[in-house]
Amino acid sequence: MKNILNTINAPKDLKNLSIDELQQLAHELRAFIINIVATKEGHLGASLGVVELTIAIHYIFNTPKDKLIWDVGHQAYGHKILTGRRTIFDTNRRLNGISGFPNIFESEYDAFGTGHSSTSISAALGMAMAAQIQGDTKQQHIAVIGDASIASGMAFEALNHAGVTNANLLVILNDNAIGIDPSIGALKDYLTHAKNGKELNRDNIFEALNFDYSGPIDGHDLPKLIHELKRLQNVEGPKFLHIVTTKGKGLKKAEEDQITYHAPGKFNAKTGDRITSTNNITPPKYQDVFGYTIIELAKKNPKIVGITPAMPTGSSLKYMIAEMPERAFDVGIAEQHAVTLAAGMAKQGLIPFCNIYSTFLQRAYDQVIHDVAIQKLPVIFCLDRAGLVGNDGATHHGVFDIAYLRCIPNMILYAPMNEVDLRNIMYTAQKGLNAPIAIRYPRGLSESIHWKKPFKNISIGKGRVIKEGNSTAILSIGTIGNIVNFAVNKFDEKERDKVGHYNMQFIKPLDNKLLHEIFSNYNTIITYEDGSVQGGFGSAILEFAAKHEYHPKIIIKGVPDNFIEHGNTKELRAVANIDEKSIFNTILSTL
Ligand SMILES: Cc1ncc(C[n+]2csc(CCOP(=O)(O)OP(=O)(O)O)c2C)c(N)n1
Ligand SMILES: CC(=O)[C@@H](O)[C@H](O)COP(=O)(O)O
Ligand SMILES: [Mg+2]
Repeated sequence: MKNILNTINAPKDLKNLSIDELQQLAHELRAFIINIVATKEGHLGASLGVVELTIAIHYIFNTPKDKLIWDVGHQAYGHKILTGRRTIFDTNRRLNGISGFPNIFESEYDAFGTGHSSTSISAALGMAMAAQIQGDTKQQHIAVIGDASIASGMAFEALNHAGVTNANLLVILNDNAIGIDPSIGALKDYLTHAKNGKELNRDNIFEALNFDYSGPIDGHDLPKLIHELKRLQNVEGPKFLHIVTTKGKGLKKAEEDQITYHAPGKFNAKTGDRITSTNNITPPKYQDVFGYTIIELAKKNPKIVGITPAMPTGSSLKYMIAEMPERAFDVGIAEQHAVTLAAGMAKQGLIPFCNIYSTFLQRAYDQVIHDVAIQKLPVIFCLDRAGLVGNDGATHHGVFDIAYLRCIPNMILYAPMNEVDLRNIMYTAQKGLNAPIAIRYPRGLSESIHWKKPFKNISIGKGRVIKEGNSTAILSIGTIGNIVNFAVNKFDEKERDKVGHYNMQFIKPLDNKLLHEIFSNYNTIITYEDGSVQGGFGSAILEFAAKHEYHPKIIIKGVPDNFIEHGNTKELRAVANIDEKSIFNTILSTL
């Protein structure tokens, strides 16, 4: 049989295919995605689930003139492959390759960049309103959004607004009943009822919001999808199509274990079996150190509760949710709510650990200031995935938290250098700090297998002397201190003696006493952080120097003032000049 996928270089190549040929294309597209993701890694389940939808949209609509926005964008692999990126799809998420998410700089078919969830309806509505204002009545605007993402505040805000416009907007709800972890909440219950044909008992929420609602229909039934999209193309105003799909469709293992196969790493393309490391003696991931430690602490301290906005697996709060379901909560994709929920709990005397990926806390900035910090509520923020996260790229790097948190009064900001520090600061924080604290730690493995040591108290605002020197002092924050150590140890003894290294631990409050000692004894200071150099830890050190009128040579190293794209973390550190080799060379240039 002739391969059809290889003949599709743009959506126009779909237009003359028969339904049977489109069905064959769906089969080939699925196999293509599976084969590449099996070796190159990436988000699998979501893209497999929307293969038919992707084909149907590009078959019916006139992209890129019609605007198609994929919410989160992790399900857009099929879209990328059908819109001219088939031959480079094997570079997906790799350094200098294509992005794992839609990106307006990559293709005109990517109408809007995504990565964080629940933005698609607002952006599509904005485009639809722009088209109206510009006198274009023909242009279509389509937002494809998942059942977990539509439950987020932003999506509700957009639906609420869209319903009182006559904008040419089509919202397609891709309902597979799961996010990364199972979807939660009353809306999920409603959708389940609707799918079971029980919606007549309840008013239709989307019709109540003035949308022309249709569905639920089987999102794997290509002829049905095509028929419905064709009809909707001629309906004016806001429209809502509810489709039901299976995440991981077409790969048995991915359908059976949808959480793992959201992004499974390498796997056997034929059997679906994951290819995992046989080395059993790796250190635990930082997320697991958090996940195990909170249970240990919660067993002794009944006031402790845990909160995650939709990332129980990614944060490892899932262990506590399983063991103490009445004290650990997945609140859905709702970072703003998670923060204010934690504030409410803290106000009433509980000790909430609110675990949010650094990049996703950006969405709840006002809540951190207005609901937590102003009221000095002792919420313990655990910011996972701080620093460069790797292949997810610019939308997901956690590189702004130091800059955006350290300017907030009352906030304590701490970065552990290793897993033992992380445990000890969690222990210290739950004993009561009378102020909010943010603890930032990176994605991936911690430093040592010897993580489970007896708890020790950490003195707030105290830095750590790693080694003394007499000429160049390195001030590091967080786990990048370990890379600095490797770089320093590469020098021969005579040069090494000149170099001091201080892991400052707290960005706020700074260890002023230690800083006065350092600034009095060294002629060069180099700061290292895995966050933005603009307004970050290095900036705090510059402010200290200015305030106290110290004038050594100061070099600030961190993530530069541009968005770092995707690649593995090692490669990206080199791009940012904060890898071991760059650190060595920078130190050398000062000696
Ligand atoms: C603001 C924000 N919070 C959390 C995430 C992490 N995240 C990525 S995909 C996802 C689940 C999305 O589920 P759904 O919308 O149902 O899409 P599906 O994966 O089922 O296609 C989550 C929580 C994110 N991308 N953005
Ligand atoms: C698409 C998305 O936002 C998540 O799937 C994210 O990629 C998870 O990142 P981790 O792999 O670091 O948990
Ligand atoms: Mg879903």
